Amino acid sequence: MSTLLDRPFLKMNGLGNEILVLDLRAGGGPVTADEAMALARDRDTRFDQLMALHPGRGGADAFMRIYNADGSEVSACGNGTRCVAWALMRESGRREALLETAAGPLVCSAGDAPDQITVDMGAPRFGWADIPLAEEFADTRAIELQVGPIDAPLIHSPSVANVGNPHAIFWVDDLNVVDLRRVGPMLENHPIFPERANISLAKVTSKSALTLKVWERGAGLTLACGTAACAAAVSAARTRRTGRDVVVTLPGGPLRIVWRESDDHILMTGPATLEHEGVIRADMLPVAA
Ligand SMILES: N[C@H](CCC[C@H](N)C(=O)O)C(=O)O
Repeated sequence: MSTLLDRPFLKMNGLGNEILVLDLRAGGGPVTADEAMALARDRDTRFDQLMALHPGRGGADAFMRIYNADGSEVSACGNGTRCVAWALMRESGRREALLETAAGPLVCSAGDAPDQITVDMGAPRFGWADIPLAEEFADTRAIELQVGPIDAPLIHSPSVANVGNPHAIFWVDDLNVVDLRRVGPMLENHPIFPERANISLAKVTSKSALTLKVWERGAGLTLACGTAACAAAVSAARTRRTGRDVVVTLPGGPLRIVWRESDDHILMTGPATLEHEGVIRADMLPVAA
């Protein structure tokens, strides 16, 4: 029998990025890949990412493990973190929350508007091995990625960043210059990304604004991706395309990203929306093998 049975969950979203918050602080877990994939498909619990909450350590409100819809476990999810922070603040009545993850601590605080949450996503990393990028490509100056016979202008020379997870940002003048549904999986699984990567098309619209379309590792096209917004914002600032305080507009809506000068931390601010609550039922879980 699954240890997830009867555990409470919140079905939420962050700008339409489907999030399932599963509370395992009273027990249960870890979530298996099969359980994650089954819950991702269920009508009541369907998600792009599952945020599993385990008992916190060292003053943290919870230790958080993150799973994509394909069952892969990952180390960061910006939209999901805002949703978890909203839930923890609703529970505690406090205006801040501290989460522990495999990628380190996440300090969360209530924003000015009721549903706005700010998360300190930490500092980005840009080194070849930090992303990570495969050694055999290390002699490539600009990473010119050819993804086979695409009929649109070749996508090349992406900006790459790790913001707790790997991202490749491709700068375009038109977000529809290529079909991301077709090219996204080719790039996600390109051998240059030994841990795969989240793939974004980014268009600079002013010195303080970007628009973004994202093919997410392990989840596909989503309405929003918080970590992609962070990766695009720091890459835009680093390449002098914008300043360090930008609004990143995704298909699901806007996020404000500030790349703080004093410590290089990325502050992401955006909404968290509760859709419904429930408990895990046996029919949502994979039939025991
Ligand atoms: N697909 C991402 C995880 C979720 C990122 C996204 N949902 C976000 O809001 O940051 C990855 O595999 O690294």
